[in-house]
Amino acid sequence: MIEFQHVSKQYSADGVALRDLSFTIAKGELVYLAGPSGAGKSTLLKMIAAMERPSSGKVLVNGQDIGALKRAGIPFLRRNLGLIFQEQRLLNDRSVLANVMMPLLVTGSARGAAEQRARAALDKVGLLDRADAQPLALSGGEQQRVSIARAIVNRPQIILADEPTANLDRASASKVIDALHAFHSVGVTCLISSHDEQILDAAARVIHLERGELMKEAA
Ligand SMILES: Nc1ncnc2c1ncn2[C@@H]1O[C@H](COP(=O)(O)OP(=O)(O)OP(=O)(O)O)[C@@H](O)[C@H]1O
Repeated sequence: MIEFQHVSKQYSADGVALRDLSFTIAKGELVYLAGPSGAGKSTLLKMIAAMERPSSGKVLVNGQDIGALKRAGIPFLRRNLGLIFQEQRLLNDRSVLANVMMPLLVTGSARGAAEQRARAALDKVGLLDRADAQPLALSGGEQQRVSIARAIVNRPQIILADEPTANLDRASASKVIDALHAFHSVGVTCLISSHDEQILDAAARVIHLERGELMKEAA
């Protein structure tokens, strides 16, 4: 469960990114985050991953106060999170398979087991046949699906995706969204930011931000 309790974030004297946000996302829920550029969507997602801390208020993940987390606790939090952020690009000098194996190898998995899990993750996003390719040989949408495979290979409880369909054509965007929805359907909580009206129109729940404020949710 993700809970924001009166969360504000101020980057500088005149740089308020989030204002007094309160909402709850239940375990297993799929929620979209909408709002114009600069509305605070990335900031909100980063707070759940302890990449930014609230200036005031609390962010709770499974009851744990993320803003109060000590540095040593952050890797444990992140192990439960699948992050699909612009900052975390694929490594272009390694194969698709090596990129997806990486989170497992850094947490101490044996190479054989990591490869098996990485192949299974690539299969889930429909890219097993591209395992040996270099990321740059793939389309933008395929690269984004590799990022999803890498994000879920550790079997996180929560996926956070920041504009995963930005710069993709309609067909590629649909495949990316389908891949995310497949993880939701097996119980993973998903929070996905998007500008895409077509995706948002089809969403069961949308949290809408405007200049850092929560707009009333549509029923
Ligand atoms: N590290 C930072 N330092 C200072 N100001 C920041 C920082 N990150 C974001 N901001 C400011 O906070 C506000 C919200 O930014 P944020 O990136 O969260 O919005 P966003 O809705 O994700 O926008 P976009 O869709 O363009 O990514 C903006 O005014 C932005 O300039």
